[in-house]
Amino acid sequence: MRVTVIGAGTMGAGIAHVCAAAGHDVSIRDIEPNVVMDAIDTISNRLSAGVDRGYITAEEKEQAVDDLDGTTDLESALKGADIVIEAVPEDLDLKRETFADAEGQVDEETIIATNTSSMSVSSIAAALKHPERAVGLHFFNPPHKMGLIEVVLADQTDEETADRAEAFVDGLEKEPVVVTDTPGFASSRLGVALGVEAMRMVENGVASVEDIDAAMELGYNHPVGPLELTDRVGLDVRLDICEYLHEELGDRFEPPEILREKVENGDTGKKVGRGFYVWEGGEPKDVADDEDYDIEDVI
Ligand SMILES: NC(=O)c1ccc[n+]([C@@H]2O[C@H](COP(=O)([O-])OP(=O)(O)OC[C@H]3O[C@@H](n4cnc5c(N)ncnc54)[C@H](O)[C@@H]3O)[C@@H](O)[C@H]2O)c1
Repeated sequence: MRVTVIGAGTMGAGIAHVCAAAGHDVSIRDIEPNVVMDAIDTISNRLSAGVDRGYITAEEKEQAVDDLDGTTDLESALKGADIVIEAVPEDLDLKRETFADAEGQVDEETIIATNTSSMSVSSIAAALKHPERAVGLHFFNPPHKMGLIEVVLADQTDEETADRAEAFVDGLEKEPVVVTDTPGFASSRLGVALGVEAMRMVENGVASVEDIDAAMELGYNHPVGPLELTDRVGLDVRLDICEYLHEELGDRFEPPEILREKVENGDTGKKVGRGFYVWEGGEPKDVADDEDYDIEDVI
């Protein structure tokens, strides 16, 4: 299949990598030439790492690199596309514009997919003349390591598009989870619910940050606890999603005070070295010292 990925940033490069590794003919497009070049380098390096680890053969890697092209030219990127996946920034107008521009250059059967992590796929799809071909394909970061892709059905998505999208995900050797187009889909809604409750527990002095995480890691086999995960995702990113879900789904998603305070203080997690934990060398070293939420003071 020929796959066109629009946007070559964090997710676009990752999506293009996964599609190339699965044997698809991939074109990746960005408005920034240096971003396109970086994405091609990143994909090529990751494919080489895949050869070293025995995930693909050297011949498959060579074939994938040969079948991959990067460009800033939308028309050539979309030529012959069977599926288009947009991964431009999380801005509704930009996504709608990207969908409409893509539709103008592709065949009627081409699927047009969005990688939005929170927005209404139906609203993005409404920019199309044939919105029944639209679907959400929510990849997780980093796409080559994460096994899940949410297939988000817009109100307009027809059965054929849904079936083809699921088959495409199967072909990438990922697990498709089919969800209706509701705020937060399945993954963000559940993940944020857990994170928000963990933060409220810190505020109420139920247990320490480390113990709350340990409860989920050891008691429920989660690979990381909800507070460490919040640090890894970014507290600012979590706050944005929380505010959106609060607006759409009600008070249970109201952002906890501790989250707002930390974001106001610039303690946005791993990327800045401090959130619920203090980070060193990409790993959590200590719990951040928060006087207001010290368990010793509460007990
Ligand atoms: N980062 C994550 O962990 C993550 C996970 C799942 C989904 N998403 C979603 O994926 C999408 C992209 O996120 P990202 O983190 O890759 O962002 P990013 O900022 O890393 O990349 C976006 C890219 O889009 C390019 N771009 C902007 N306008 C464009 C246009 N008109 N045509 C082509 N390219 C254009 C930018 O130059 C940039 O390189 C967002 O919708 C985001 O919500 C992100």
